[in-house]
Amino acid sequence: MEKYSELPPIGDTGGYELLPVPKLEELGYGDLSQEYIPPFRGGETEALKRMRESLQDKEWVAKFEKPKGDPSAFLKPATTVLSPYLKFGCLSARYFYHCIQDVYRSTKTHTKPPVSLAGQLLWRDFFYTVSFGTPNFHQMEGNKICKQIPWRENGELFVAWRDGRTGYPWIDAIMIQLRKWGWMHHLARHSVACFLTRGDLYIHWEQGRDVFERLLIDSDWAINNGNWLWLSCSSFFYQYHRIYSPISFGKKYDPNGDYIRHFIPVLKDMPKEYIYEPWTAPLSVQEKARCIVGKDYPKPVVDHEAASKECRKRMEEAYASNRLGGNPVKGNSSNSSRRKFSDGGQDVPDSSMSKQPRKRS
Ligand SMILES: Cc1cc2nc3c(=O)[nH]c(=O)nc-3n(C[C@H](O)[C@H](O)[C@H](O)COP(=O)(O)OP(=O)(O)OC[C@H]3O[C@@H](n4cnc5c(N)ncnc54)[C@H](O)[C@@H]3O)c2cc1C
Repeated sequence: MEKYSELPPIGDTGGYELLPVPKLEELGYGDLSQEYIPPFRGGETEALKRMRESLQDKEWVAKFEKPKGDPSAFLKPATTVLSPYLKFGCLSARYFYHCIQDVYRSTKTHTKPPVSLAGQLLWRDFFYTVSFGTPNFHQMEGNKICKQIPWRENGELFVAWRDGRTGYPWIDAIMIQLRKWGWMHHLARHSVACFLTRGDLYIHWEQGRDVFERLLIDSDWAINNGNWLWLSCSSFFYQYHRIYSPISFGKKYDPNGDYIRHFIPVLKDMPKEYIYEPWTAPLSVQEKARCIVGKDYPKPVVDHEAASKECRKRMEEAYASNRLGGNPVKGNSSNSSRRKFSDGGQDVPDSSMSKQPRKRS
């Protein structure tokens, strides 16, 4: 608009009744001093402060490689944690991008997209662009870039995943961090998204997407849907044989299980040998740790080895059906115009995945 419309005079409510500002208790909050406060303060001032703090360490910026970050680091996360500020417009993506370029100019070398820090903002714009040009981007049905996969319905398993009660401490700690903070590291998001979909439970990515949309403080329509399409091997990324282990993946970064102990206090005294697989601890060890599996903490909802094997088989069948132009669900999935992506620097290197022979997608 070239001309702004006029605002009504102060106090003119246009005939509407003015209601008082609701009290926090009326919004469902209890005693605030007892509430778990997520580590985010809102606003532009805070966003700029956090951005400057991140960019101050020029060496860190120059060497930033997303797939090498530690997803279990929570006291000092391995990435900028600026996503909530970008999402709410407290920080301009364009300004952030140019500030990164300023740092690059002052360092001799720096990493390059897609793994670099500037590359992360390109991912953001990539998902914005592709979602804008793709009808039904947010769903499987009628979405031409989405593999049609006959995901299964299982309310019980879904709720266990959603509520952080799968019996796999690495997965549960991430889902609890999501509930408490509204933020988790990118590779932590990979772990739980893979577990829910093509890794273990074979449940529809749209269900996981909805949980993230509701609970993420940085919840963003294009980025969230795009990443769920990616992680479920429904689009962009097709190496469904590469499955994150809910046991060894987290252990690689945090052998002592400090991240798990923080977010699942009932496991805080479990010896490190068993922290990722508490069901394997002898009863005497469970008793000493005051955590009996099946009573204080759930037993695993599935056996990872068997479940992931079954998932690979189902994915193979679904891909074969898509290749033949058939559709195991509904409608016609014509994927002929889709470009094939490599892992695009979003994933961790092969060594941390369960090994399976590669299949053509
Ligand atoms: C299943 C799944 C769902 C996700 N849902 C969201 C979401 O709703 N909102 C959201 O902002 N991010 C989402 N992400 C992407 C990514 O995990 C977060 O952007 C990142 O963890 C935010 O932390 P950061 O700000 O410290 O990231 P940094 O690594 O510091 O990156 C800086 C910024 O780049 C952008 N960015 C980074 N990674 C990605 C990516 N993979 N795709 C697109 N943009 C990226 C974000 O705006 C981020 O704030 C999702 C990832 C997965 C696997």
